[in-house]
Amino acid sequence: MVNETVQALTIAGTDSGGGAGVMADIKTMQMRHVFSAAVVVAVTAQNTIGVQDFMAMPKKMIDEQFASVADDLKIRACKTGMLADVPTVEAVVENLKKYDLGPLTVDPVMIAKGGARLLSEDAIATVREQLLPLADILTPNLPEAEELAGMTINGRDDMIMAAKKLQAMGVKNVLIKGGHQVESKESSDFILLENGDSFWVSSPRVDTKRTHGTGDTLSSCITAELAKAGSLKRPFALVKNTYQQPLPMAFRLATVTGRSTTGQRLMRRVTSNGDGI
Ligand SMILES: Nc1ncnc2c1ncn2[C@@H]1O[C@H](COP(=O)(O)OP(=O)(O)OP(=O)(O)O)[C@@H](O)[C@H]1O
Ligand SMILES: Cc1ncc(COP(=O)(O)O)c(N)n1
Repeated sequence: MVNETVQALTIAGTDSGGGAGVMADIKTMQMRHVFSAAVVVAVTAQNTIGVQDFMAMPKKMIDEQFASVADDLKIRACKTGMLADVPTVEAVVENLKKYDLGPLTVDPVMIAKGGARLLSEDAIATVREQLLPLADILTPNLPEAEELAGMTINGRDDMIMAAKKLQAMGVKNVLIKGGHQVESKESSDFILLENGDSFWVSSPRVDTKRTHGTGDTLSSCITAELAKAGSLKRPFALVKNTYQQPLPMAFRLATVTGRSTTGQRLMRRVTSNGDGI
């Protein structure tokens, strides 16, 4: 089923619970019929409840994984996820500059939904200064957008302003995710394109706390579509259309697990929609 001629790469941390990180990325890309390679930059011990521990990979191991992938595969698009700390961000930036891995989606993972810090505080500046200028698309959630743009976000006008600030830092396209606006009846994401066009994509908020891995799923879906299409036109059209569905794309593809009825319902939905959109 997987079209092995289209290959994409995730550069991220693992999730032993299987719901987020590299695991979510590989499953999502496979659902989008794209072969997924992975450079693991950190290993976490986690489950749907939280992150119990993590360890960043040594630079040598990161470099070797990049070299192995670049020497053999034809990567058409790549994404970054959890990047742990300053040496890891710097190692990833160095390798992204060294190899041609296609357009880059940066999902600036900082704090897991369970509260664990997955990017050290001092690495935020490194991401802002060194990684953002390499990004074709940046997909922060609201707290990440606030950190990177250096402002508080309260409502839609602030989301628009933050996206413009982030674009001014060198990112071409920005998608700010609204999943954390829990008081709102809708989950609304804002997309600002390179040419200045912008649009909102909204969907009814699903009443669940089990949203582990939704952001990874969204960014790896965009990366997979970028690998196939070579431009952001199709991924964004897909995002726009699928948000009209009763459940947003992230949920339809998410590896949402859990014991709650909602989680099981979402999981069944994912399974029945396994072939994607
Ligand atoms: N409760 C919800 N109902 C509907 N859509 C949601 C909900 N929570 C998140 N989403 C959607 O899922 C996607 C991911 O958004 P979110 O803000 O949760 O990202 P995130 O915090 O980076 O995710 P994670 O860190 O868990 O991977 C967005 O498209 C968002 O609109
Ligand atoms: C390895 C890894 N990458 C990303 C996340 C963010 O996902 P969430 O905010 O849903 O915990 C995570 N928990 N673990």
